[in-house]
Amino acid sequence: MAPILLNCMGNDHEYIKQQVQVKNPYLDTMEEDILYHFSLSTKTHNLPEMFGDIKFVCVGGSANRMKAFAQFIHQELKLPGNPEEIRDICEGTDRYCMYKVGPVLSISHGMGVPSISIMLHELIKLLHHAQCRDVVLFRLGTSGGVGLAPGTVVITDKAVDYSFRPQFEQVVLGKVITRSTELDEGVANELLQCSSELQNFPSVIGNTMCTHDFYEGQGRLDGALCSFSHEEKLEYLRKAYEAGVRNIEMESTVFAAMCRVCGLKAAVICVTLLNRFEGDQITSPHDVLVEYQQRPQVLVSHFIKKRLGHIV
Ligand SMILES: O=P(O)(O)O[C@H]1O[C@H](CO)[C@@H](O)[C@H]1O
Ligand SMILES: O=c1cc[nH]c(=O)[nH]1
Repeated sequence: MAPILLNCMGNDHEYIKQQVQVKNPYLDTMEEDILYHFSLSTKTHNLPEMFGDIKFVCVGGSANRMKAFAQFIHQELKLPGNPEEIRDICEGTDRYCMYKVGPVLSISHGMGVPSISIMLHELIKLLHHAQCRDVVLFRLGTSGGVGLAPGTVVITDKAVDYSFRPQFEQVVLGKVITRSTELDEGVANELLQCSSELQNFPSVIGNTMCTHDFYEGQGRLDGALCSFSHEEKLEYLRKAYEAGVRNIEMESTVFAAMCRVCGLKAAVICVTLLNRFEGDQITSPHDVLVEYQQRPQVLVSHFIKKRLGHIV
């Protein structure tokens, strides 16, 4: 049966269950597909054998965090072997790191939309070439909180842009294409349920604003450039809060949009490192920040263990 193509807003729900869809007719005509930034290729690697059993893909900005997550999930799933010895599948490149732990893939994506978007093109092609089915993607990140105490885990309802619109704009051949950033409601609710089963686990569902910059783009007063007042900053954050925004980060809209167009269920889970109404600098001690960053990992590990029947 011919694949059902989604339109560019990706709102054809019929399709979502099964295989990972690439939306590029040219791929089928290529003799070899080199996933350059992963240092993998359809000719030199048996992708179905290496990755065909993947069910959960977890991505996050930092290479060290995603290695730590791979080691953590290895222990949580009680898999054989030494978690200290897991190998970076992308060791042939230093762009991204990638670890496979049973049915879980853990990958770093760097900072910002361009970096994660390159990674996602190659990841989605990888899952497609490997004939993966029923895969769920999670972004495990850090963020600035909007009216929330530091350490709160935000499960994203809608990923929104700088004007609080649930959309991502991509420039293609000099024209702007707009894609929906709607995430999977069922997965978000399942994550919220998981969070209620964990002890002392502050979490909320809310909108996540994605910006193209950490400083001016997020209304910080402490960058090298600043052209607005303290009052103007607070006014923008107040408007964001009224629009349902509870945290700010830098990848969620393109992550949501690309997953949606390709029929992948996806969720964004980011811990807040500070409350942006109270400041801009991240002042918590290193050990506190490390513990905060583990919170999305703990939540997603609980979700995965439940899905795999390790917890009833
Ligand atoms: O913690 P990660 O996943 O890197 O995400 C957040 O942290 C970075 C900024 O410090 C941005 O990439 C932002 O989205
Ligand atoms: O304030 C913050 C903290 C982490 N990541 C962001 O993008 N912003």
